[in-house]
Amino acid sequence: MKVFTTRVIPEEGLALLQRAGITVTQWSDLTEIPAKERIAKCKESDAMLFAGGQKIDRAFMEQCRHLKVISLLSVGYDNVDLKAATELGLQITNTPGVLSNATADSAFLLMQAVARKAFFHHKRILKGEWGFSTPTANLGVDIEGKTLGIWGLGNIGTVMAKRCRAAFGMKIIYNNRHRNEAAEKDLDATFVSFDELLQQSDVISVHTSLTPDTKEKFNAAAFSKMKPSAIFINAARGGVHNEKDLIAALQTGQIWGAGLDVTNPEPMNADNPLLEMPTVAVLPHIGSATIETRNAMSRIAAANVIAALNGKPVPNPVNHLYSL
Ligand SMILES: NC(=O)C1=CN([C@@H]2O[C@H](COP(=O)(O)OP(=O)(O)OC[C@H]3O[C@@H](n4cnc5c(N)ncnc54)[C@H](O)[C@@H]3O)[C@@H](O)[C@H]2O)C=CC1
Ligand SMILES: O=C(O)C(=O)CO
Repeated sequence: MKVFTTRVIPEEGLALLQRAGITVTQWSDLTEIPAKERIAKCKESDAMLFAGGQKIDRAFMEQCRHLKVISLLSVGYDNVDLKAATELGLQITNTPGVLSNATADSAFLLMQAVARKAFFHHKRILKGEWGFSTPTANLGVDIEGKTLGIWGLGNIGTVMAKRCRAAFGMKIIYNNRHRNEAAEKDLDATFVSFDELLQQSDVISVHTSLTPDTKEKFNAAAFSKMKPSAIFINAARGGVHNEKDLIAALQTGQIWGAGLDVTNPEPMNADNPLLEMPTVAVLPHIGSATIETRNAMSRIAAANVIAALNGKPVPNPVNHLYSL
């Protein structure tokens, strides 16, 4: 049995695969595997393990129908045409749950970095511009007691809400596809409409998946309904906000600041105006990038491969989610 991984995966997942008697071939180059090569590798393999957001479209899957599973080393599956996969009988799996803490922590970090203009001050120091501090210089804003609006109160959104409530006593409001009664009880969270979320939040943190419904939902119309003091955080997918509209909203003072772990496109160009704004903090999509979390993700991705290659039900199928 052979599996091909599109990136070098963490040791723990690799060891699980090897102990299960599976031959593992990895793409060790730091550039993305070219499409032609990817098809060639697929043809030699029984399963593939995908890391990174490379598109997995119908044309590719039509040539790889023999695969027992395409195991994603991610919770997000917006890069996969799930409808085509299901029609072609290809099983797709992901790695939910284990990355919720790390990813919420990156949103939490960004919220504070924006509130205190931390990345901006760091850049000033690097340029030798420490400057002369006065009582009215270098001011950020407090987070304590403010209202956090979570868009997408699933696994990661719930951890972000917990962190913010415990650390800063924030009031939690949320909008989600379905009401989350456990969170309403545990976090005293209030379900609101999308427009109410925009109007009432001091900080909005996006944790939805990227779907046709959520694509560019944060656009000029949405930003215009937010408070001029609001902070926008996106640690989900860059496609959920419209970048030009976000830049305009910040430049015209429609909102106060933004923290992004995800951008559209990725990587962000180094000359992007967002990178020069004092109340903006950008990270290069490192939400789940801790040693412990990436090892845990690799164990789950490996377990999905091992189950599929042994003809057992996979622990984390996502095919059934394509209609959502
Ligand atoms: N920055 C990073 O490194 C990472 C980003 N992510 C992103 O975060 C997303 C969320 O991950 P999880 O919390 O594990 O997923 P989840 O499935 O537990 O939560 C997603 C939530 O979004 C809600 N949602 C979906 N469409 C909606 C809509 N139109 N309106 C309102 N709510 C909607 C769902 O009901 C669900 O509660 C992933 O899909 C992925 O794209 C995930 C991990 C790491
Ligand atoms: O899991 C995901 O969806 C990511 O974006 C990276 O961990």
